[in-house]
Amino acid sequence: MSAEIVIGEQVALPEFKKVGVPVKVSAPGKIILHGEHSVVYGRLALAASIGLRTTVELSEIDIPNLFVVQLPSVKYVGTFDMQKLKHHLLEPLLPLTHESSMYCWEYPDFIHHDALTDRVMAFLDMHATLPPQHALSLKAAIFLIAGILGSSNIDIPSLSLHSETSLTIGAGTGSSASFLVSLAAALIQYVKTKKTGENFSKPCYKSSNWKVNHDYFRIEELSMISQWAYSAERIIHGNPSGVDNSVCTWGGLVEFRRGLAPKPVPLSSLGTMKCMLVNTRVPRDTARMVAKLAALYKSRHDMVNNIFNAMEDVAFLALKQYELLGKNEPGVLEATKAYEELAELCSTNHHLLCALGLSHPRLDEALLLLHRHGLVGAKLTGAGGGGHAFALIPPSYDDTVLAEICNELALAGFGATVAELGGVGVDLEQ
Ligand SMILES: Nc1ncnc2c1ncn2[C@@H]1O[C@H](COP(=O)(O)OP(=O)(O)OP(=O)(O)O)[C@@H](O)[C@H]1O
Ligand SMILES: C[C@@](O)(CCO)CC(=O)[O-]
Repeated sequence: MSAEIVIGEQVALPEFKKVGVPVKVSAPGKIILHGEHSVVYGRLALAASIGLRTTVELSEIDIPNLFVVQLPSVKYVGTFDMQKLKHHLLEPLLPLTHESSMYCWEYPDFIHHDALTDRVMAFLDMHATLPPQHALSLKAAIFLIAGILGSSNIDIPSLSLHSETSLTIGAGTGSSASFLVSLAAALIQYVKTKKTGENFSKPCYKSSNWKVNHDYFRIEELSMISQWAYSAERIIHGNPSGVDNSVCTWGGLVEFRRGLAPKPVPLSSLGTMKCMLVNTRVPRDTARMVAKLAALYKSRHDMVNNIFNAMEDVAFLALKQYELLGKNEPGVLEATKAYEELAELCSTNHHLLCALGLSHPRLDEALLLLHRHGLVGAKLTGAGGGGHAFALIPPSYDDTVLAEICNELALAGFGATVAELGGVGVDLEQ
């Protein structure tokens, strides 16, 4: 039924040609400035998009009855039988928590998440046994395909899905959210470009006939994209707070509290904010780190809760400094003071995360190296246990010293990138 072809084996894809104009979408990765983990428990988080992106291209292809999936970032290439995909996932009524007449694809929350995930897994189980990372990526991707295309009334021809990223996978910079946001956006854009009448929905669902614009995503669409990506993130992360999919969708600097709409924070009026991103190259798994902390939260509830409260204070104090940098067109002295304050808050935040057992010797080593060069405000970012650390780079910081730090980090076996903060969120590519 399907051929799973892992790159490196001598098995080629059937030769296919793209038909028509592909849909191409990209979304940024993110760093959590403050509030990782505590945000899962309802505390404030601040996060920003970074200038490293994931692209998804969805094209119609000329070979009948085929769905080609190419995810080179996770070394997966495979094909599926489109008729079977339709029969098992796109044509049946979606499992819903509400009457079908109340559902349309604007309400991904109305989908019975576990039931659709089970259906997707049963479909994938019919195929070759997949290694865990491929299974995770495909489960989440096919969940979105089943949900979004399965809600719509368009005819689906043979398709190719291709995605690549400049982010490191599984390292705290939001690779999964960036992938799923771009995919949800590409699927939504595809349905928009294919719709024939006024209504997008299958006849059994509530009609969905909002105004279509093909050139950009409207605010309502961005909300939908973020919600769909959140549903798929649940497959990868278990209990995500929603901060990653929000930042990857909206871009910029975002103030986030679980269950509430993300609030944009104006970025510094002093020019692009930059950070030094350090990759420890120590792999870790966000779902496992979140589960580890959940166990500690249960066994040492008051202690962990107090640390979360301290993290919320840190995030709140940092927000004041970002607001000052963003709104007041501060003078040089005021801005220098704000950066010093932010550096101190990053360092405090890192030590609070250390107290929860979320650091790693390599993260601490990277922080020491940055400290020696005057980048004193650094912290781990994301789930911890490895992955990335970052340090904000003050505007006055010397570029030649930055280059020296990058060299020194590389010599010590770290990855080093100077990343811009706060670029655009999910967007159509020309
Ligand atoms: N670009 C991608 N293409 C396909 N699958 C991806 C991609 N990025 C991430 N994934 C899937 O997500 C999993 C990584 O999830 P994980 O949450 O640990 O990493 P992350 O998103 O980089 O980290 P964080 O959520 O802490 O920022 C991978 O094992 C893979 O299955
Ligand atoms: C660790 C965590 O706070 C950040 C993952 O990028 C988990 C989440 O917010 O879902």
